[in-house]
This record gives sequence, structure tokens and C-alpha cells, in this order.
Amino acid sequence: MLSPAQLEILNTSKQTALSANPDRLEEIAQRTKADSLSDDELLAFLQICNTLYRSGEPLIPDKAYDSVFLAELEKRHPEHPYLHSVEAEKAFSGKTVALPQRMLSTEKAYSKESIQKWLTHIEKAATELGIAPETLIFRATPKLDGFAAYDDGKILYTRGDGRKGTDITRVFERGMIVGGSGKRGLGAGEIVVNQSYFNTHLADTFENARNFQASVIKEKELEPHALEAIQNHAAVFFPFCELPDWQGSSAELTTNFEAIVAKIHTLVDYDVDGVIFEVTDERIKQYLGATRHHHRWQIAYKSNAETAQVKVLQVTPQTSRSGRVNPVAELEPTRLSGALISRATAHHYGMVKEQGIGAGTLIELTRSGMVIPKIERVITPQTPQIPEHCSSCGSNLVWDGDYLYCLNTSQCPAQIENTIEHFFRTLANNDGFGGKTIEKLHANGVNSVYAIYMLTLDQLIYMGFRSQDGKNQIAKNLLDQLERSRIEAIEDWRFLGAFGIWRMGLGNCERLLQHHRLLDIFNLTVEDIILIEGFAEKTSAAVVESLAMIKDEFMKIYRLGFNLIQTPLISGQQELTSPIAGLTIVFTGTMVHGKRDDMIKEAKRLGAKVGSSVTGKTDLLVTGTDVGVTKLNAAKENGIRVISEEEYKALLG
Ligand SMILES: NC(=O)c1ccc[n+]([C@@H]2O[C@H](COP(=O)([O-])OP(=O)(O)OC[C@H]3O[C@@H](n4cnc5c(N)ncnc54)[C@H](O)[C@@H]3O)[C@@H](O)[C@H]2O)c1
Ligand SMILES: [Zn+2]
Repeated sequence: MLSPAQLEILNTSKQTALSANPDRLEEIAQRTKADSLSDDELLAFLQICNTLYRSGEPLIPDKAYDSVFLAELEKRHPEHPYLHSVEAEKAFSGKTVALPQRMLSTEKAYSKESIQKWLTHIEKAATELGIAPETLIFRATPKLDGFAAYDDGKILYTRGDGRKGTDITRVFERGMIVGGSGKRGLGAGEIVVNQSYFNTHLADTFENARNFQASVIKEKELEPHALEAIQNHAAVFFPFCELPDWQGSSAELTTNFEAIVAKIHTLVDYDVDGVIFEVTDERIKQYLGATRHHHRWQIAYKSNAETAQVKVLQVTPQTSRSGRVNPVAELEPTRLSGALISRATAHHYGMVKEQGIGAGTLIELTRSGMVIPKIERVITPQTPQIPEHCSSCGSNLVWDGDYLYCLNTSQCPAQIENTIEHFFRTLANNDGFGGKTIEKLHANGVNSVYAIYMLTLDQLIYMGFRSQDGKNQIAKNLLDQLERSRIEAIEDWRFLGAFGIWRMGLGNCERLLQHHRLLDIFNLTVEDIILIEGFAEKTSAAVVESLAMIKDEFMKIYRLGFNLIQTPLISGQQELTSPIAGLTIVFTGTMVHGKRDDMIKEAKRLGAKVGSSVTGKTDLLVTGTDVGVTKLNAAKENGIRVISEEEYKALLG
């Protein structure tokens, strides 16, 4: 499942048609097979992965991105511009400014041989310049896996597209310090977070370090834990020139290669995803220059140790807002290509049971980007740890296929609290309703979003929302935030998404509301929803069912009066300009360009009526191959225009 955050990024970036189709996106991401994709699809997929990765919400592991999808593009089109430029990041809000110096990516090497080749290249350049190769000094530093930025002493810039970045000086105003000597103005570096700090203080709030780093940069008010991390100096901007390093000659580097690489990985307590080698002589740097993608005097070595064998300490069940119980394996903390990993998820309890995952199980772990890694393979199984009762409410758990569920929807604290938390988090126009507050409210008998909106100041104070000196500011703040959530404008699709309807992530909510007004959606049938692109039959049925279930609660909350921005309807606009609006069309035969069902949906979207047989009312008969004579004759008799699939495509333009 794509997360709400991922869908939101896709929604706002709208780069490609593929980003409007989360189901297809997920299918590609999960199969990690690139050869079946068309060129367009492959490029679109790479761009989407890149956008998500740079926004802190990676969709696929780095390894899959590099060695499956990027490699496929390289195999097909070695000269493709995407491979030869800096992968741009989605612009963060803030002023766009030209970078004082170009920021590039790095060339990558995965073997010692490639590094040796690079050394030979540098030595050749030295000889050409009349410099004795033995006198050259090489520098090795940890390749920080953080968020690249550039500090000119006044402004801190993001890398952007390598030429223009965003002014994010605000991170210094938030109290972030510079790592190393602490001096400003030292050029390129990365925003990084201390690994041990992340694991003990942030791992519960942020899915991964990349996610945290991106959040530090955003304009939005900082999450309290993130602010605390900055103030505790656990998150810093570290200039590359200040990094601890190894320096030596080419001969020393070749002789002690493995030891140097191992040593560099231990020099900092930040996520590291390789070693950067560079030559220090400025004359050679100048002489070699750069491609549009990387400096020729620098190279990144990435070892392939991206998998590790790890022991499971225990499997912890977590009940989600839908009642599904997810198995989370707590692991012996293990360093995997730079990151310290202490938790992994198994796909579902079916897998836990079948493969024997419990205390003491040895598993093979693959680092998935920076996301909580998934368990790839069980090496030595143990007795599986399967819960019988919900860890939150104690009710009996039941199996549905591979999944375990707690069915106590109306009383299970985990489900209620996660549902409420999801509501406020999705609205994203309020603060204060995090896990702890909601837990406390629930402990005081408040068990729905509506009930929260009904609370009075006295009730909140009575529940203990006041400071030790008896002041009522905390309770007042909560009421203010509730008010703010209603007054501050939000898109109606976000409001709908906050109800956590099954299969209705933010992307689907927006798509639905592009075709129907918010209050009309409760009257829709499965057939109505299927017509919308991206909704298959199963999804449509689930949506109708869940909408019916939440209708009462939805209406109660809706009537509180929120400041909703209406999604513009696209069907109306498309219909007006569509060449087939108002026509009655019949499709017949086998279509070659796509499925007939899809063509029917498209035609309806463009304002046409679609008939199943040719009658006097038919305007257009569209024919594929193997067309039956009955329809053709009927068309002839009624003087109806008959066109081929090609002609129909041309008509739509
Ligand atoms: N998982 C995904 O979906 C996904 C998507 C896009 C990219 N990626 C990953 O991103 C990588 C490509 O990103 P990139 O273009 O940023 O290139 P890169 O990984 O080669 O990193 C280049 C950057 O390294 C930084 N750097 C860190 N430590 C440094 C040091 N000690 N000295 C000098 N520079 C240092 C610089 O900021 C430079 O901009 C690939 O490895 C890919 O796996 C993953
Ligand atoms: Zn429960």
C-alpha cells in the first residue's frame, strides 16, 4: 500500500500519468521487474521513485532503484539524459535561488577494480600535467546518506536540480548547528541525524532517517520531537570538508583498500552509504572538470553488503486502525550498509506462522532504502509467535486469509486511537492531537472524533490537560487547535481522506471528488464508481460498503462546519470540449490498442453514451478486428457512421 504521505506527494507533483494510478505503481514496485515496462513507463516510474525518495518517502529500496530500474534504462538507452544529469528533488517551499556553485551527483563504483581504473585515469591526467603520480594525495571520507545542502555563510540551499536550489536557511533559525568545527560558509555538506539518537528518540515518530531529514527542511511547523533533536544537536548540517578522513597515496590506497573502506564506515555516527574517494590536487581537479552528472576527480564506492543475517528478539503485534494486526520483528540492532536497524516488518501473520518467525529466528534482512526493512528470508526458523488476543483490547483475533484481525472495532483502544490520530494527522491543519493526547482522551472515555469536537474547557481541565501550576493553557490550546482545524481551509479530498475509508487513500479521494460532489458520494453505486479511472470493481464495491458504514459519523462531523475547498469537477470540462460528447457509440470486435472495457469507460467520461447493440439511436459504430456481420448490417441499414479503432483514436485526438 502506498502511504498517505506518498500519495500526497504524488498528488501535488502530478508528474506523469503513472502517478495518477497508484495501483499500477504499486504493482511495478512490488514485482521489481523492469523488462516488461514500456520506455515511457520505465522513465515515469524512475521519476516517481526519485521524487518520493527525495521527499523522504522512498517507494522502493535503493538497490532495486539502481540495479533493476536504472540499470534497465542504461541497458536500453545508455545515452538517455536521465542518466546524465543530476536527479532533481521536488522543490521545497521557499525562495528558489541560484546555487553559488554547481552541486553534482557522484560517479559510482561497486568493485575495487573500478576504483583502480579511476586511479589510473587520475594518474594519467597528472602525467599529462607534468605532475609525478606518486606525489598525489587521495582523500577518503564517509559518504553521508542525508540531505544534501550548500552553505555560503548567509544562505543554506538545497541541491535542487544542481543549479538552482531552495533557500532553507530556516533550519539554522530553528537552532540547527554546523557539525565539525561549527563554522558557517564551508560549502557543500549534508543534513544528517545521529544514528543512536534516531533509534532511541525518533524511530517511533519517523519511519526512517530520510523521512526525518526531509521534515526538518519543510516550511511547516516542526514536529516537537524533530525540534528537540535539533536543539539537542543530534541533527546537524555537516560540511564535507570537515569530515574525518583517510589520506594517502594511490599505492597505499590500493594495498590497504578493504581496511580503509571498513575504517571509513566507522568514523561517524551518521548513516553512511559508501566511501567518497577524491584527489586533492586543485590543478588536477580543474583539468578533469565534470560531466553534467559528476566531478571526474571524485568517485563513490558502494560495497554491496546490503543484506545481513540477523536474530529476531521477539515479534510484536500492532493493531492498526482497520483492525489488521501487523507483525513487527524487534531485532538485535544490526548495521546494514551504514544504517543501524532494530526493527523489521514481516508481510503478515500468515508469513510468521508459515516460516516460523519468533524469538531466536535467524533471518536475512535487506535494507530497503531507509524504510523499515522487510524480512526477505528465514534462515533458521523457530516456533512462530502468533498472538491469540489483541494486544490492545484483549479480544480474540480471527484469521482472514493470511491476515489476523481484531474485530472489536467499536471498543478496541488501538483501533479507536489510531483512527482518531489518522483524522487529525490527515487534516494537517492543526497541532496537538498526537498519540499521547489521544491516548489520554480515550482513557477518559472520549472515543470518537466527534466526541473530541464536543469537549468543553472544563471537561478538558478535569481530564488533566493543565500544567502543574494549575494553568489551563494546555486545555485552551487544544480547543484553539480544534477551532483552527475547522477554520483553516483544506481541500475536500483531504477531509474525506481523514476518515480512513478502506481503499480510499488521498489519491483516490481526489479522483472520486473530481467526478462527484462530496455529499453526493454516499448515493453512488458500484457501477458509478467503476467508471472512474483507477477504480476496479473490487475497490468500488469496498468503497460503497465503507461509505455506507461511515455515513452517520461523517455527517455529524461535516455539520460542524469545516472550511472545505471544493475539488474542481473534471468531467464537466472534458465533456464540453470532447468530440464525442452527447453521441451514442457502440464498440464491436476485438480492439488492438487496449481493452474494450477501458475504451467504454473513457467514452463515458468524455460524455458519450455507450450502447451494446446498434439501433436507430446509435451515432457511431467503432470496429476492431473480427467484427460480427449483424452489427455491420444493422449499421448499414440505419445509415450509421462506421469507423475503425484507428479512426476513433484519431477522432479523440
Ligand atoms: N530508493 C529510491 O527510490 C531512489 C530513488 C532515487 C535515488 N535513489 C538513490 O540515490 C542515489 C543517487 O542519488 P544522488 O544523485 O544524490 O547521488 P549520490 O548517491 O551519488 O550522492 C551524491 C551526493 O553525495 C553527497 N555526499 C555525501 N557524502 C559526501 C562526501 N563525503 N563527500 C562528497 N559528497 C558527499 C553529495 O551531497 C552529493 O550530492 C542512488 O544511490 C539511488 O539508489 C534511490
Ligand atoms: Zn483490539
